[in-house]
Amino acid sequence: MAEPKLTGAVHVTEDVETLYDDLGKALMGAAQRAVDERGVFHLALSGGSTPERFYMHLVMEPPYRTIPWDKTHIWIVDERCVPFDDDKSNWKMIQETLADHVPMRRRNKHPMPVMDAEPAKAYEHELCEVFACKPENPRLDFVLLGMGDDCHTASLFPHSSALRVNDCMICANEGKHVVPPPRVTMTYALLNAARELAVMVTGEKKADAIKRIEAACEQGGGDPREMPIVGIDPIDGELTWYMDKAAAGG
Ligand SMILES: O=C(O)[C@H](O)[C@@H](O)[C@H](O)[C@H](O)COP(=O)(O)O
Repeated sequence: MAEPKLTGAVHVTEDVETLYDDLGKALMGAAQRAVDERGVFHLALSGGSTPERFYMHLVMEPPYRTIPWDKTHIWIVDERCVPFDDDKSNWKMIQETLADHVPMRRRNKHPMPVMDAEPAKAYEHELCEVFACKPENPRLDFVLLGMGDDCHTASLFPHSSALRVNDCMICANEGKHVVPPPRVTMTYALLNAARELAVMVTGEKKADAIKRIEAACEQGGGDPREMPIVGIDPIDGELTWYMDKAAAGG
């Protein structure tokens, strides 16, 4: 099977189960390295429908029991501005599928306080406190991203204002270019500072988007305003695309 040529490494599997296994191993390796080197693992997770079964896989399958959850912080890449008990809440899904089922410290779970008056500022403050912020951006150890069929990632939607924000780590995003409800999202600055980023894309429905990105990459890049995912370009980290054969175009 020919792998799509994209910026970053590309890992294509026959089926989603194999994809979960390979991604799970990558996450486990990153966790172990982070704990060995720095004593703590900072993991940022996305919502959406694609990762739900992957999160359950991490909880159910024996090999992942060795993930050092007691030394892991879970952050959230983006959130919809709804209460945590709303079915549209990304945190609700992450909690129900993963965070509530692994032996983590409560204080290491970091939902975005989206119902507060200034959620972006509050979350940035929380990041700074936990990372004992130095002047530069904190470096998340492993970020799991998804991608919409319009090539958005996190809550960075085509032509939306958040794409132009480069002076903070977290920002609000709403308006005509944002799929409602309004969102709060990690910015490119924070995402691109991460040590490892994994983009998980599955299903035939995403194959056209992958083709568009591949065509843009062949012509030297692509415009993040049109395809926000191409703005994911780690400064000093690694980017890997994890996709099943269907998303890769069969
Ligand atoms: O809140 C969200 O919706 C996400 O964090 C978003 O960036 C998601 O990863 C993509 O929209 C893909 O969503 P699906 O997995 O549902 O296709």
